[in-house]
Amino acid sequence: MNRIASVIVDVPTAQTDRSFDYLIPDELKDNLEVGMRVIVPFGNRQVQGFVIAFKETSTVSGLKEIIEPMDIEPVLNQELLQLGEFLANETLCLKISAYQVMLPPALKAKYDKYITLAKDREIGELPKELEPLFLKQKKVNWKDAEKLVPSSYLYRQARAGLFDVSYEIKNKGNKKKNIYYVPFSDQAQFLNKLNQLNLTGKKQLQVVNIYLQDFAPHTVKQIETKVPNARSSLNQLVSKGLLKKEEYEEYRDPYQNKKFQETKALPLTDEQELVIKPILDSIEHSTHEVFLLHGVTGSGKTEVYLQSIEKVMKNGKEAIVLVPEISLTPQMVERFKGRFGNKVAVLHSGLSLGEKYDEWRKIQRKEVQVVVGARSAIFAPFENIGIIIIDEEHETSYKQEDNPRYHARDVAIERGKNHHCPVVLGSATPSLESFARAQKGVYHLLTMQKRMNNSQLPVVEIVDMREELRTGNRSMFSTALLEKMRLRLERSEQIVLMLNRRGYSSFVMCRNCGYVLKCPNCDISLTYHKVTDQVKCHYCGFEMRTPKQCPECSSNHIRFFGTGTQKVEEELGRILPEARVIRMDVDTTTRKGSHEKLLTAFQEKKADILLGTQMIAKGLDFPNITLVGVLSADSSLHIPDFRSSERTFQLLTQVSGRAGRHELPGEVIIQTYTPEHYSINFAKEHDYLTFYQYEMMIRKRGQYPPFYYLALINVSHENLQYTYTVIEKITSFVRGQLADGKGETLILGPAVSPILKIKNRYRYQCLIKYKNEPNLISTLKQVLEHFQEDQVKRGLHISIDLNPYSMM
Ligand SMILES: Nc1ncnc2c1ncn2[C@@H]1O[C@H](COP(=O)(O)OP(=O)(O)OP(=O)(O)O)[C@@H](O)[C@H]1O
Ligand SMILES: [Zn+2]
Ligand SMILES: [Zn+2]
Repeated sequence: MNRIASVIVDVPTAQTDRSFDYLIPDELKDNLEVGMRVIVPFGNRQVQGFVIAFKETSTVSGLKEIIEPMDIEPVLNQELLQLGEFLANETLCLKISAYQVMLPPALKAKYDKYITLAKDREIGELPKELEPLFLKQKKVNWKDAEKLVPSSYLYRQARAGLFDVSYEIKNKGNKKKNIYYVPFSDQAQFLNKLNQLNLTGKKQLQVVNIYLQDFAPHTVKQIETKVPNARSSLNQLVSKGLLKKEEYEEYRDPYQNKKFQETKALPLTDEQELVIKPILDSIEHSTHEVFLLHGVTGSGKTEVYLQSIEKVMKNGKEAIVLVPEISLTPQMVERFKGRFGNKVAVLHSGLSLGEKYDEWRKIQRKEVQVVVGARSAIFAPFENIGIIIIDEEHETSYKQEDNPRYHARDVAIERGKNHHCPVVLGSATPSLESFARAQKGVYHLLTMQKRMNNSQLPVVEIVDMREELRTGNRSMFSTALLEKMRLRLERSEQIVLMLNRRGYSSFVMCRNCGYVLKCPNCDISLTYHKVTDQVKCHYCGFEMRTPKQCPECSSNHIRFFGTGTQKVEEELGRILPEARVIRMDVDTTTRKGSHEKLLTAFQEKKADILLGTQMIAKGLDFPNITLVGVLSADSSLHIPDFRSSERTFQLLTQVSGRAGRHELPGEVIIQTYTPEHYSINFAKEHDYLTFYQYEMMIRKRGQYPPFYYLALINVSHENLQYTYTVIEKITSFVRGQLADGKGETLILGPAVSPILKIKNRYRYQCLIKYKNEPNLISTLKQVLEHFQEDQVKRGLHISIDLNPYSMM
């Protein structure tokens, strides 16, 4: 008989990063399973914990008892519990954070448990004490029921199926609500009413125009991006009965009421046949293998994924598909839902806590066989995985920048091993790390070089913007781009314009003294926001009205610099007034479903130009796009990061890939101030292989990945002197422990972080480059343990990032 449970408690410190033993009270004996969460006494507190094992005896005496379980069934299965150990080891995180990251956030929030009588069960089956409660209401709060019957009875009956248990997030107040101005009735009636009203106010007409273009609820804020100070006009339209004011929750499932067009497997092309064969073999024989599917944009990778999954489902197994958050576009979701219908769960950051939890439950209950989601979907609690697919595998968003600092690719491969199934990494521009592994034969390389329907990769032209300036063109559009845009407008074809905003912000500078507005808490310039006329810090959230005078020299020549999408939109309005523009950036896509609306409108040719940031570079598959313009190719080249060339190449290749995917041929114009840069030139030639070779040479010379592994130690504290003392100690300790100078390990530091101060904390770092360093993990653990007390008592912060993707 199991008497004792080993529990990982939610007390996140290095000393408590092990399991503690607890006695299982008699009434819980049948209700407890490994993988459930429990409440246990810890010191003089009560804390949450995860049961990771049962045992009969313990070496510790005077054990305390578990207070109560939190779950009716395990939230983590055996494999995930093991995966937690893997994460803790590989990313140097605490076990408790490894377990927490695998669960839907709703389970971490405060919630109430409710019980309802299961279908087909009757009130008569309940003990007399509970009857009155259930007669009064269908859904009974667990706490109320517990006052009347022992909780062990509730757990037992819930597990036996008498009750269904549901969770409701407690502080509903967290759910954002917003006032929306909703158009009256349907479109026809709206028009009718509009005709009757005979509006004259100019602003009101402008507002109405927005509704005519996008017949949907809007917030004041959204309206005011187009019509400034529109609130009173909106309210007048309400009083005239054309609009209604309604309060909505920010979150609503955009796919809820959507019907998805059913699709059938397409006959594969020769190339697709060739690449899918080894994947299907691996599925059939349940062998673990990692495939790198390198297929040019528009070569039909997604169809290969879909048909692989089909096979997996036929075998009664499950599939995980990861896509980058920003390409979790409706188009992508539609392709999976269209093929597999309600067998698909979708997980992305736009869902509310409750919605995410619902999707997660579908997975747990085996109601779905496929999950499509962003990074954290890799932890989907499937138990019989037949394939794991990572689309756009080069995307750095697969690396979590917070604790635990895991990379979804590593987790995918680990789970692939556990489930004896293939892992498919797909990309038109694989990461250097993955391609190097494929070259070595660690991954199985599969290549698709042709686009569908024999359509050609677009012709790319590089325009030197310095030359434009010399010839007197000061506009943000080169002559060539403008000419080609005009042509598209004449032919009613569509244009995608991308503003590369990575590592770039529209800062505010004094033209008199050169002073740049900086955040008082962080060592970073403030970003200008036109709509609100404010400047904001993207690191700490500081914001203020844009000053009218320079804080330094009091001159009023204070101006903002840089080209935001809004500014481009304005300029488009001036030079191509007839063009209809859809702008997509963080400002226009914050509202739930707005992404979808904008893209659908573009797809339905309600606009000629789609203007946006990186978020438009991926996944779009629209036949009518024949021109792609990149307004500033180089802004991502100047970030202090050894991956900046790789990222620029990837971005340019991806966005070029949006043009000419179907019958109409495509063209691309790349505007740049550094036309000689190799990443721009190889992107022009669509030449991944040569780019790869060239970049590998540079990485080798600079001793960077994939030739070396990296570990980045970052230390921060409010006191500069103390921060420096700590990083100095750490650096010299690490030097002493690791094979610095003798082997191939290099230790760089102490050095100031690229951003010296964030949120009033100074930051220093030490970078370790190594090839083979058996002592690394134990050394780093010692560092964390040594400074454990300083972290708790003095507010010191040490973060260790193995294989960092952000060098900040
Ligand atoms: N076997 C096929 N027969 C006909 N059409 C196909 C076939 N496979 C894919 N397609 C179509 O070709 C187009 C491009 O395919 P898909 O979007 O899957 O390419 P991709 O490689 O994923 O592109 P990207 O990496 O640029 O997103 C799509 O419209 C898709 O429906
Ligand atoms: Zn000044
Ligand atoms: Zn700040």
